Amino acid sequence: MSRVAAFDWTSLEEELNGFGYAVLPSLLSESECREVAAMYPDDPRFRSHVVMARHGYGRGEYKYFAYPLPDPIAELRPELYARLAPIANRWNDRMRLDARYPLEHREFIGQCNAAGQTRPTPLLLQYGPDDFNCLHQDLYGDLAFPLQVAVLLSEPGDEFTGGEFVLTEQRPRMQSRAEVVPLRRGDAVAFAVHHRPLDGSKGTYRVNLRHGVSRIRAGHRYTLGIIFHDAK
Ligand SMILES: O=C(O)CCC(=O)C(=O)O
Ligand SMILES: [Fe+2]
Repeated sequence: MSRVAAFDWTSLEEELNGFGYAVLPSLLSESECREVAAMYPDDPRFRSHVVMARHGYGRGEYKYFAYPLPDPIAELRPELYARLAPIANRWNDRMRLDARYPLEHREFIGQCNAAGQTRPTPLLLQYGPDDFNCLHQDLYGDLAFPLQVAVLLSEPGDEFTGGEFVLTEQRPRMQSRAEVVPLRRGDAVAFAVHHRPLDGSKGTYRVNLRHGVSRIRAGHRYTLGIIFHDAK
């Protein structure tokens, strides 16, 4: 059984339905976290480099991987997708959104390519002291898979302090509410990219989510981001 299949996806779906996110503890081992973070300086692995302050995205930097993706990202992206696609389809049904997602990632990437979205979106983020990531949504074109995954690659309290993963959600005509997601090194968080369904007294409505990272107080923090749609 793959490491992704070993999780209890019934309870992960319940958490996603309840809160818009779910934690997959120890998705990566300590040595895998070190190996992936150590890829950061190796430019031939990446297609582009973004300095966040230059775009008003926060402070810190990230790089998008080039194809072919290295392991364990190449392995995890389709395996996670296969588990998340049925959940995404149930969400869209509840939110009365038309899009439905094929159960195989290869097929979904074919749809992205046909829509002109051909550039890989998995990314590696690097933060140092005083860096942060402003609340945002990772939308890169008309086609957007509704869930994404981020894996914390550094150990909180040891390699860095501060730098918490934050999610906010806004119900129609209401003020935003924030959640801080406690993560250890190797833990992954699956979360809504844009919307999630929430049952209210007048039926199901769409809640708007954003994610970001609070200020790093000390040390260095690396994250692996796994986004399932490709970019224009
Ligand atoms: O560094 C983080 O935890 C957030 C990364 C992020 O924005 C992403 O993976 O899309
Ligand atoms: Fe993001």
